[in-house]
Amino acid sequence: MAALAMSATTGGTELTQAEAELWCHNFGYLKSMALQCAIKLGIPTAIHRLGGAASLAELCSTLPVAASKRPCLSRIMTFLAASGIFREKKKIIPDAEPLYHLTTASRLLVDDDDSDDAGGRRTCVAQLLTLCSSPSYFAASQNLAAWLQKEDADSDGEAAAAATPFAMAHGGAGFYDAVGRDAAFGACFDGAMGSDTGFVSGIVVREHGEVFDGVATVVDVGGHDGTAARAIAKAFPHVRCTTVLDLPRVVDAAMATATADGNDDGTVEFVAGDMREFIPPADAVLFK
Ligand SMILES: C[S@@+](CC[C@H](N)C(=O)[O-])C[C@H]1O[C@@H](n2cnc3c(N)ncnc32)[C@H](O)[C@@H]1O
Repeated sequence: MAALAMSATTGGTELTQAEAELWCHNFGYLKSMALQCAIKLGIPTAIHRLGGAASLAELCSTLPVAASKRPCLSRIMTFLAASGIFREKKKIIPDAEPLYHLTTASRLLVDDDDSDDAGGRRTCVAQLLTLCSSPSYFAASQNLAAWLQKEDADSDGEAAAAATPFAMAHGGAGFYDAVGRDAAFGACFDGAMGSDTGFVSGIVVREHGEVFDGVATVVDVGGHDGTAARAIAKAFPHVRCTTVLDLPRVVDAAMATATADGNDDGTVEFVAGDMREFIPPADAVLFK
């Protein structure tokens, strides 16, 4: 009855506007997919190499887009410009092609040797976005409704498989089990963490150093390969002991990589363990 009452009193303009809103929400994932497409094609890097702004013709000449699909690229670029990823600037000359400029957001997707910030720090976070728009993530989100309907305490032996939406989509494997078991997914995850942490650590030590005032020891819980801990140790020599706690698989790999890269200078100590059981004592605990 309530729905009927609304239809009777709500005007057609409001109803069609409401339906349009639903369409926008329903197709919201296409924003994410267009962004993924831009990263996969290397569009931000191409624009950067073309001087920070490029026309469609210039992009077509450098991007790996099939000749028959080139007209479609303009739709993706228009969509990405409307989403704020690129800035579309019309030329004053009539009928001239617009130029697509990098924005602050798309500058963070440029993957080039000279795209680091003034201090030489990596600013490309494309790998993080690649992980978060990967089929593994999307498959998990398809299970939200089914997961909410499933009791945790099911006695049919399926409780573990339904522990999280991710596990439901991945044969019962927890997120970090999948990271450890699936080499491609693990590499994608490691790259994502490395890119985001390299980027964020630079900003934290540069602009928020006051949080380390009076702090002599830090433990980075779930500190992965020690990128954040090393950045803290390097920026704040008064932080004597920087400890990274992570799962054994991660710690083994991080220590092996540190040794191979010559980064094993003793500034960071790795501890293998489960944060739910033990966290090494320190003045400050970092969770990122
Ligand atoms: C989202 S990642 C963040 C990594 C790192 N802090 C960063 O920002 O790049 C979470 C980290 O926590 C670790 N982790 C997950 N469960 C853990 C547990 N029970 N005990 C310790 N570390 C854990 C993972 O291996 C992973 O390195």
